[in-house]
Amino acid sequence: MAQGQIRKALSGYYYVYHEGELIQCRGRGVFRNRGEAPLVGDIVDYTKEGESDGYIMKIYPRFNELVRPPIANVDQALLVFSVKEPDFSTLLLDRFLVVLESYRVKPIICLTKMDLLEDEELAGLQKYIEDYRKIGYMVIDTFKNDETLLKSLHPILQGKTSVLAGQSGVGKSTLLNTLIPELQLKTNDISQSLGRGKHTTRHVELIDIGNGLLADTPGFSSFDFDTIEKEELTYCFPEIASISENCKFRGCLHLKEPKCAVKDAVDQGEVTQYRYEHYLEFLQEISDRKPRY
Ligand SMILES: Nc1nc2c(ncn2[C@@H]2O[C@H](COP(=O)(O)OP(=O)(O)OP(=O)(O)O)[C@@H](O)[C@H]2O)c(=O)[nH]1
Ligand SMILES: [Zn+2]
Repeated sequence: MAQGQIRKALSGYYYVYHEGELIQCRGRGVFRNRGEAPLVGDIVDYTKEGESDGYIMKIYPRFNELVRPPIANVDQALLVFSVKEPDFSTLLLDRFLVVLESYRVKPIICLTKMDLLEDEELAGLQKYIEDYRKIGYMVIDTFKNDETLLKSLHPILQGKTSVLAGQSGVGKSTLLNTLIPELQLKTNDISQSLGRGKHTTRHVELIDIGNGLLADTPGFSSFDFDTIEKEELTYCFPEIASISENCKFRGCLHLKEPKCAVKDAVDQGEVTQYRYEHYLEFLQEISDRKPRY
């Protein structure tokens, strides 16, 4: 028995990486009976049968588990966000950040299309960049044909399992192509001229990009708060989470409760008004959600 990591799933086989080789494995029937399915990213025990075949015997507990793309044990997401076309929006950015936080995936904000900004627009954006950096988020920016991008991303991807996230048209495929040139994903310009959809169904794979692993399929492009509970939302806003320790009431939702440290922090400008408003908006959305049975 040896331990390895599933790097690819294809046609009922799992490709387990161990010391430089990929072993083509099948899951044991017992997983199916338990309703467990191995996922790309899983750390597993396997036994070898023959030269390069084997069986997965055990799946180790997961740190997290994404649905789209279906990958386990993801450290971080490059949250691709364009500053124009589609336009920058803190509401949408916060929405993505909250979903990533709820999955315990560390967001790295990657602003694209900086080349499309006029000088005065850039000055306006700079304030937001500072706000998010102050919260503790890493913010990097890039533009068309940015030749320094790989170099700046290198230390960020080092030793981590990463995915790309972001809404349609922000430049995810463009970025993936830069990071994994062999992929040759069709970007929007090409697919539109061909007049057909570009994301053909493909199996997700973790690609070894030299210093880390990167999912070859972007995720989180359609999202909601389906799995987030009201009490959890505080912890999806890091600056609100740390301040909330000083709220008088445990489980304070920072609405109308007395002696709420978060509301005080908003009044004093330590938490930005817009982040707090987004928090309230998301809280309302969760409250309005129909109960699931
Ligand atoms: N000016 C400029 N255009 C960019 C930049 N990055 C990407 N684009 C363009 O933006 C368009 C959308 O890029 P894609 O990479 O296809 O975006 P995507 O996020 O993969 O889109 P979906 O596949 O729909 O989710 C393409 O026309 C790209 O050439 C950039 O930094 N600057
Ligand atoms: Zn509070």
